[in-house]
Amino acid sequence: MSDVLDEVYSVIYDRKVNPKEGSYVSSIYNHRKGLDKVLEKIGEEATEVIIAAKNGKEEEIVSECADLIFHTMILLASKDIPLAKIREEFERRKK
Ligand SMILES: N=c1c2ncn([C@@H]3O[C@H](COP(=O)(O)OP(=O)(O)OP(=O)(O)O)[C@@H](O)[C@H]3O)c2ncn1[C@@H]1O[C@H](COP(=O)(O)O)[C@@H](O)[C@H]1O
Repeated sequence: MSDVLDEVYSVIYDRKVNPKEGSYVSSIYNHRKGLDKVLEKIGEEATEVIIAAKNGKEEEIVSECADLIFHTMILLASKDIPLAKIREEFERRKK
């Protein structure tokens, strides 16, 4: 059964293989910095999660965590790693 994360991942992957005008995801994939652009975004978003956790309200923490997960999915798609691999990893870690 697919959920919203699968749906968003699927759009992200499509933006990688079929770049779209005006698309944020395509702009990351086609950035002159290459892979470094998404790595930079992940670093920024992780910092924003930390700041939100220290000072923010629940809504802000949720929003920053969503940004971090979104950019992590862009990284996974860039490496052709399906979201299912992450699910499998969590299954494997279950005690
Ligand atoms: N879930 C998201 C999503 N979350 C966050 N963002 C974008 O990620 C960026 C977050 O970066 P920042 O918070 O640093 O804000 P910013 O200053 O605008 O970013 P930069 O200019 O520094 O890159 C913002 O531009 C947000 O709009 C997202 N953009 C797209 N999606 C999903 O991805 C799909 C494809 O989007 P497009 O590629 O734009 O068609 C959409 O249908 C959505 O489902």
